[in-house]
Amino acid sequence: MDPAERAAALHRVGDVLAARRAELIEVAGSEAGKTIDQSDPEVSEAIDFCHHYAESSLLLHDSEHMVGARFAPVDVTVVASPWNFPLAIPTGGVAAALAAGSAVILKPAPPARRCAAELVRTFHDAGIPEDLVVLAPLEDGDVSRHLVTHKDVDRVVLTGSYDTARLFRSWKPDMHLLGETSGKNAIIVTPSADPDIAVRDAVYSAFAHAGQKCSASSLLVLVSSASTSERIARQLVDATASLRVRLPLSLDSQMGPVVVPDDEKAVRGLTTLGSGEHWVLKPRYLGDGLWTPGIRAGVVPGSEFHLTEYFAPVIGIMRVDTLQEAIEAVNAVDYGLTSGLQTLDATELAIWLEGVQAGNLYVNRGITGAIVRRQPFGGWKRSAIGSTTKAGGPSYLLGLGEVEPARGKDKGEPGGPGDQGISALDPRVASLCDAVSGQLGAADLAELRRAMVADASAWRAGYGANRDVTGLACERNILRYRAVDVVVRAGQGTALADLVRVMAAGVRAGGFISLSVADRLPQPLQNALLAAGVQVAVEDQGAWDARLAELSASGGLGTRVRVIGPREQTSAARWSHASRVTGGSPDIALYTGAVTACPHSELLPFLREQAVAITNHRFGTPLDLAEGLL
Ligand SMILES: NC(=O)c1ccc[n+]([C@@H]2O[C@H](COP(=O)([O-])OP(=O)(O)OC[C@H]3O[C@@H](n4cnc5c(N)ncnc54)[C@H](O)[C@@H]3O)[C@@H](O)[C@H]2O)c1
Ligand SMILES: N[C@@H](CCC=O)C(=O)O
Repeated sequence: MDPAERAAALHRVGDVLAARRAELIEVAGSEAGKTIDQSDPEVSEAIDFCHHYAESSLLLHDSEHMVGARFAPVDVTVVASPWNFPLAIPTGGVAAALAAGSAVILKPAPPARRCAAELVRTFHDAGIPEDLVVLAPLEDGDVSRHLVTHKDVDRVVLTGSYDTARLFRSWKPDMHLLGETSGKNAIIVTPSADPDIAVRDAVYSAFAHAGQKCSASSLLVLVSSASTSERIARQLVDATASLRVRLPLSLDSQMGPVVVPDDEKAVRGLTTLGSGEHWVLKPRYLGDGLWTPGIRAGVVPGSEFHLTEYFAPVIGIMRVDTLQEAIEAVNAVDYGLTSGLQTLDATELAIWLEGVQAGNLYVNRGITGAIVRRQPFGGWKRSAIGSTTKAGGPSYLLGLGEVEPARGKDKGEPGGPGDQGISALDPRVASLCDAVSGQLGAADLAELRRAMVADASAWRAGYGANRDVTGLACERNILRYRAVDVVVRAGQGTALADLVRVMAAGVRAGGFISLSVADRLPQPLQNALLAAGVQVAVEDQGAWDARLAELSASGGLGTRVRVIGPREQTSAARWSHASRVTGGSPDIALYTGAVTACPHSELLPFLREQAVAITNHRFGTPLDLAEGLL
């Protein structure tokens, strides 16, 4: 299929899913315990994924978007999907891989196999050839292991727990794994919050789908007088205790079953208190996997409940004195998926927006239910594995193939498009180019300038701006990019132009960069890098490998490493060497792709995506709490 046919076929899949909404809701309810209010939006999300990735796929083949690069698809992608979103997540993974030009094997979680079979049938009925999407309804055992580690599988898209990601990488350290993983998410309520709204949002975020969402809130952090408010306490208990807990067959059910009833962690969360904790509402087992929702109070920083994802209908209350303490408690968790704030105070909002570490932020609303494109979804730290970008966002497809240089003969010529805008470059970036301009050939110099101009334009249009692509009046939905610290390694024989191109992207992004080079740098470049705040070390391969191994052992979560080398060396060779050195640590994201002028593939290693959704009204009256902040 060519790109246009593929996009059209994916749009058709979206349409067929829409026509089958009722059947899909039935299967998700009967097989995977989803109540109708939960599976209905899931079908919508699945449909949205198809249309969104169909459109995104066209950009991969647009030379203005991919400046100086071409997107090379891989042959085979395995999508290992979870049971808790048995419709949207497998559809999203399969649609994305197809959009990126790969064939797909869908390996669903065993409790959601029938849902997956319905989805695969839908892809085929919409005209996707049967050998492009194949169902592998396997148990989690040797055959699954054989599949995900198979040498002919180029990418594994795992949506599941962090432990599963670590297990997969322990089997195959150089697995190209794009992991969307666990969360332990909190809502902070300050004394400036509206108590009614705070309670409504906390209860829905904690107990919808019986707490079995990676986005669910299982911690409520009450600040200062919010922690002694009788009104908040009473409403929280009332709203939780009155939830209707029934199997999805009952159409009025608000909370369905715990889908894996013998899950040891879930049962512990529902039954076992930590030191100093007590039940405000003790969960009761009703049979058929149904548990009444639980509230425990007295959760203290550093305790098991504070730090563990239980995936069950239970929320813990933590009391703190200040917003700063609350943010520290939220950030102390290894994960960073969703996070919520309830406040009507703009100063508090500013402090929280600056300090909280999570991929999806929500203000004065629930913290679940991200909508494709409006709230691209994905976390920080141990909530995301590999060089993955947000699902349903503008850049997700890039990780599902390789980005290679496309140096055409009409490209990179002096006086060509690369010279436009060169005078308007960030001075730190321009100084890098000036430092080496005398040492580069004409083609390399022109390509470097083209890259820098493309970065600047992409920065203005997206990466450096707070984008709200849906533009709703009632809700601000901003996708912003936060600079992240990165270690860059330029192996022996790296072309000077390539090194400067990568550093230009990094300097533009603005985070701290530690650069390891095998070959000593020309002094003017060294000076320009130091002036831009880059730390430079000259290290032979052995010293670099030792540093990389230490980085992976030191437990920094979500550490980013960009590795480049001579042009004749493949990305695969760099990937396989670096993954061996790190032992496949899921806590390190390696970027080993070829160096190109493309701003998207070069800027993204230096940036973390963050989606911020803020309720922008109060009872229908516009209220822009984030005015001047975002
Ligand atoms: N970040 C996200 O977008 C997101 C979305 C949904 C769920 N999750 C996370 O997923 C977890 C719950 O879902 P789950 O229980 O299905 O996750 P899981 O990690 O147990 O399973 C995920 C996938 O990996 C497969 N798998 C697990 N163990 C395997 C093994 N030994 N061999 C082969 N395959 C194996 C499963 O069959 C499934 O396809 C939670 O931690 C939740 O936070 C994350
Ligand atoms: N994307 C979903 C969560 C998926 C994880 O379980 C949400 O935003 O609630």
